[in-house]
Amino acid sequence: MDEILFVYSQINIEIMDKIKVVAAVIKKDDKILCMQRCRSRQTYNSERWEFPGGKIEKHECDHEALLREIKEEMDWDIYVGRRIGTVSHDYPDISVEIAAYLCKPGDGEFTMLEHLDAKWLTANELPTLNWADADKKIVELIRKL
Ligand SMILES: Nc1nc2c([nH]c(=O)n2[C@H]2C[C@H](O)[C@@H](COP(=O)(O)OP(=O)(O)OP(=O)(O)O)O2)c(=O)[nH]1
Repeated sequence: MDEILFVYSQINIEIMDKIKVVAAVIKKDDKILCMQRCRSRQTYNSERWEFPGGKIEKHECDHEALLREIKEEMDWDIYVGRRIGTVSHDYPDISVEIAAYLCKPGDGEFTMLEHLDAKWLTANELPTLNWADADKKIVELIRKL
């Protein structure tokens, strides 16, 4: 029975649509902006740390999606630079593919409209936070830059 359930869960993961997400690694001097997600029903990501961003909408390119998400979540304008890399992760109910971009802050300050907390940390300090599982892979990419 356990074997049948295991095979079924593997098939389930393979047929799950990959949700395409963009994330902004916003760097000011040597510090990177880290944001804490709110408490949520997705317990595995509840109050975990992430890079701001979100799902890419139909007919949007990564760049447009990033600018829109940061405006919506933080009422902030950023400059989007080069892509650091793309990571994939299978959560229990969804599968995500996250493209992470190196970004610079625009003028002014951000407002925390959808997050619990924010911290500016150096690349070496990043592993001290409780990151969303997918983001642990992004943190590794950043530490290799
Ligand atoms: N924005 C963002 N989402 C992430 C990261 N890491 C990670 O696993 N995710 C997951 C959480 C969500 O299941 C999914 C999409 O993120 P989201 O909930 O921020 O996207 P969104 O603002 O478009 O979502 P919605 O609430 O409008 O539906 O990606 C990350 O670093 N940034």
